[in-house]
Amino acid sequence: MITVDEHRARILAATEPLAAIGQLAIDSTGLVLADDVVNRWPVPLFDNSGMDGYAVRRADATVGATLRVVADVPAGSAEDPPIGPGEAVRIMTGAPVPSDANAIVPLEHTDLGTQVRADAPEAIVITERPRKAAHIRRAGEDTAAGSVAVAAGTVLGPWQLSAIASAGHEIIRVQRKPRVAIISTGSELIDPSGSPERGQIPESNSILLSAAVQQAGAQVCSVTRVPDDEHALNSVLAGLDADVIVLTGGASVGAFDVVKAVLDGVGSIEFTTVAMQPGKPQGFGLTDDGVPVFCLPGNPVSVAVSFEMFVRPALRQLAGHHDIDRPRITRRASVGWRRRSDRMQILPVVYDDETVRPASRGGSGSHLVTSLADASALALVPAAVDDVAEGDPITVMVLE
Ligand SMILES: Nc1nc2c(c(=O)[nH]1)N[C@H]1C(S)=C(S)[C@@H](COP(=O)(O)OP(=O)(O)OC[C@H]3O[C@@H](n4cnc5c(N)ncnc54)[C@H](O)[C@@H]3O)O[C@H]1N2
Ligand code: MOO
Repeated sequence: MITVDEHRARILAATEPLAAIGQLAIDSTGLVLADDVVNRWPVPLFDNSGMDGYAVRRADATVGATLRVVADVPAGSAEDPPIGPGEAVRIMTGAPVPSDANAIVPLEHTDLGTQVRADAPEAIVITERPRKAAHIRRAGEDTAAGSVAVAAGTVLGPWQLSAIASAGHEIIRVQRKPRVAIISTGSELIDPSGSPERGQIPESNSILLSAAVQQAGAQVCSVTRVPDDEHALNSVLAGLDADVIVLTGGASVGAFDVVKAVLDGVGSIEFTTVAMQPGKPQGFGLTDDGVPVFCLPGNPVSVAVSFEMFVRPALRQLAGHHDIDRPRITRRASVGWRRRSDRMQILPVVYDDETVRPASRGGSGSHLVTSLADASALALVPAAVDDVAEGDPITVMVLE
């Protein structure tokens, strides 16, 4: 039996980030930027007005002065009207400041106030003197041309995408989302809405995995259910085009454990037991084509736990994320619970600001699938620890 950390290290050593691709920035939310994005120009691009008002020569804009309005500069205008002594130019927010102006007087600081009018007035009276360079947003004040707007490795959210657009780019290079093929194996599995006959159960692992893969920032490229039949599994595997393959079921020592029978020894795929409860039987390795394959045990809670401990960090690494792990916090057990001391216990739990307790009344069962619905975290209880007593500090891996 190997430890959780040993199995994880083997997986992470085998999963390099995927090659970067060029694509539209607008389609890249949540992806990792592969190359620095450099500003094509200073931001702001040119000196522009921060207010609707009048561009003036400040020396003339004393309280009570009447200034003749000689031009109108809306946003988007390419005009640079001259401003002579005793003159002003009406200007809107974002419009280029005329070269002759050295301050903006907001509408509010004139006798006419903010009343909206289509045509510029003939003259205004200044009611408040502007400060030096008042309301002029200087070119390059935010950043200089050639500077890095967003650095490689950044996870792209709305703020980063807006900075990229302002820097003058629509197409960027990003780490692509891994495409994940999901295969559930088991002759007992039927559609969730079907009517189970004796021995049959609703198939839930592929639902769990599809949602978990998407939440991890990866993409589901196929979902297949296969009976415990080597020929059927082989033909599904032969038809896949995926970056990662995740199988559930048939990973243990049963007579019909088809995944192990088909994949053990293919490429670098090895089956092993990991010192964790649940999730003990695990298979992992690369196919001859270099595609990572995860063979997870079939029990639903084992699938949930195995995904969090092994598959999710690998998917995040393949997608170029530096931060591949869920946050961990410490909480006090609000009740005690039993555990087996030879494996790390990874238990679906409910937690609050101070305490943590098992999500299921039945304890640490890998078949207690309904308990997952209440859980929002996993408690990690090291192998060396005996039963958990009320008040014990517990490491909690938060899933939200
Ligand atoms: N003699 C031994 N038996 C078992 C051992 C062992 O060490 N010696 N290990 C046990 C442990 S621990 C686990 S975990 C399971 C793992 O077995 P498999 O990976 O072969 O999984 P299956 O037998 O195919 O299924 C287990 C369980 O989960 C249900 N299942 C499977 N797939 C789905 C699905 N897609 N949706 C919902 N439920 C699913 C399946 O019906 C079984 O009840 O082996 C133990 N046995
Ligand atoms: O490892 Mo199994 O997942 O304990 O039930």
